[in-house]
Amino acid sequence: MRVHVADHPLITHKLTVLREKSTPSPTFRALTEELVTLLAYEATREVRTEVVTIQTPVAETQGLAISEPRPLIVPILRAGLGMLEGMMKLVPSAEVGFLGMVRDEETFEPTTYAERLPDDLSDRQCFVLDPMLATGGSLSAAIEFLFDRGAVDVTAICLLGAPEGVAALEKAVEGREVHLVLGALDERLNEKGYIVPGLGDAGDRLYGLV
Ligand SMILES: O=P(O)(O)OC[C@H]1O[C@H](OP(=O)(O)OP(=O)(O)O)[C@H](O)[C@@H]1O
Ligand SMILES: O=c1cc[nH]c(=O)[nH]1
Ligand SMILES: [Mg+2]
Repeated sequence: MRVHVADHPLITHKLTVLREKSTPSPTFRALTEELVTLLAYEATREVRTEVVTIQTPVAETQGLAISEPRPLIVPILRAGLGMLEGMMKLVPSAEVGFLGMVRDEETFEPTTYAERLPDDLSDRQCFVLDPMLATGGSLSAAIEFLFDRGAVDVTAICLLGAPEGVAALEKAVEGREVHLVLGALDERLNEKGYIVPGLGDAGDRLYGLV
């Protein structure tokens, strides 16, 4: 698994405001969207393209276009939904599949409660969105789900990751082509499985308590 941790003052600045507990939901949502767009720039570095010939007002020239089949973006509900618009801004031609997952806050076991994805992902470049990589259970299960549909090319974008989650994901996807892009790699998990220093519960901060 290739891991890229962002190193840019704009990303760190936006993450700092996101982490602050007094930041209200509307600002949190706007920052999440902006951060994804910045991270997506790195995550799409190897997006598949093809050479196309176009006509400028001055001359014929060759350029690149995102090739078919279009990239597939997979936000993990609920919190991953907050990252979707930011990603779509950068890759507006992408298609979107959905995975609904929730982790048990006692056992940390993830459960999949919703799925809307193509049956065959063997020729798709998949971009999974989830703000938090904590124990790694949810993201590992999500990527396994994509592998079961034939996916061979998966990039995950997370705002924050814990070392424990990165290690768990690395083990879960061993030997497969997975790329992980993180906004920051935090210190650790606490006893409740929350990322430290983290930002709290991303789903709750985006959408409120349920
Ligand atoms: O790495 P893990 O230990 O599995 O934890 C991370 C998961 O927890 C959060 O989702 P949550 O289960 O809170 O669901 P929500 O998005 O509906 O709030 C987060 O968005 C990840 O999906
Ligand atoms: O810190 C954490 C861990 C899991 N899920 C979250 O939303 N935040
Ligand atoms: Mg949550």
